[in-house]
Amino acid sequence: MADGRATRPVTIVTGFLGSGKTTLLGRVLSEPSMRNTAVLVNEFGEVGLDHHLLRRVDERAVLLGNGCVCCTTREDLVEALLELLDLDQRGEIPRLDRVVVETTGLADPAPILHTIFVDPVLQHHFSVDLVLTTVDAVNGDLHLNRNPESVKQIAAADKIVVTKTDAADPGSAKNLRSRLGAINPSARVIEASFGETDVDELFRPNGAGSHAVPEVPAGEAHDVGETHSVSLTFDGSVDWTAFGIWLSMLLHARGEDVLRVKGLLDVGEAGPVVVNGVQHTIHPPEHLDRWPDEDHGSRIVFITKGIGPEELVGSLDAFRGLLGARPLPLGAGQAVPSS
Ligand SMILES: Nc1nc2c(ncn2[C@@H]2O[C@H](COP(=O)(O)OP(=O)(O)OP(=O)(O)O)[C@@H](O)[C@H]2O)c(=O)[nH]1
Repeated sequence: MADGRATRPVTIVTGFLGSGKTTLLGRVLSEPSMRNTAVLVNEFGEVGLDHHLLRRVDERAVLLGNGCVCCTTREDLVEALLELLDLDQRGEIPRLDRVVVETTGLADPAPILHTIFVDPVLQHHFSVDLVLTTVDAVNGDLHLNRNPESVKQIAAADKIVVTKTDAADPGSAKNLRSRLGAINPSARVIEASFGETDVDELFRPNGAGSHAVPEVPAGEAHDVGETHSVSLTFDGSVDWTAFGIWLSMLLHARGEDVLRVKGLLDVGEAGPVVVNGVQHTIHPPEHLDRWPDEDHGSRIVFITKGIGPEELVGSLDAFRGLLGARPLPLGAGQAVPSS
């Protein structure tokens, strides 16, 4: 709120090479409601986006100190966002409603999130409200089999857009959807052929209001190759500080292997704390005034590479004295206890 305005929402659009990012954006940005959206792209798209504020971003990255790849700061992105901010604040462009960052097909979205969260100026003016990932219904399976970036992009998603459904046979599109659900059970999956989709629905953060409330359905632990996803709850309220320490320790030791952590935590207050992170980068935790639905129990999903569900639950269990509650994996059909 540094300039008296709420932070400007940033939507990151990622997806493997040729999975339909530009086609989707070209279609949805032609909607009048998206008029004041600026688009930052790594390369010029061929679709005419000229009535939008299109900026080219060159890939220039700076690796911080002893940071890993997911903690790379994208200096190009910092510069582009600062420039947009300046134009917006000086009234030289129409009031900026939203920024869309389209990544290259091979990009890992984690450094992009990291860049916006850690930059001392950007963090006051921009907030990432949504990561959208496109997956090609025809080639998605192949991309997931062969490319680790593709799995990271699915893990980072709040919403997954399955594209090219017009060209895929219905059976394989259905299999792909269940594979996506196994990798990231917290993401909402929608379909779009040539970008035809409900724009409001596409850009609406999951859940109620302006909060990106995670959807964490009860489900079994899923293992997809090296990638594991586990949804869990606790048998009571957790101590927020203790959970924060546990999470920091996990991310410090294994941050690169924690592709995603997302959920609502019952910390004994009227509403839950929203936890949302991609690799080492955790969104500033948000304390909600109330629960978004009837279910007032913690629910959190971890998507990891090479950290088995037992290891994760065991580590939380070892911390249960400080946490004040025991972790319970959410098996299929297992009810989430109310607080
Ligand atoms: N049949 C079909 N083709 C599509 C659809 N969406 C995109 N395409 C085609 O797929 C190709 C790649 O689409 P793009 O939108 O350029 O994909 P992209 O993800 O932006 O590609 P890169 O920026 O190169 O990673 C183009 O030839 C599109 O016309 C769709 O829903 N159905």
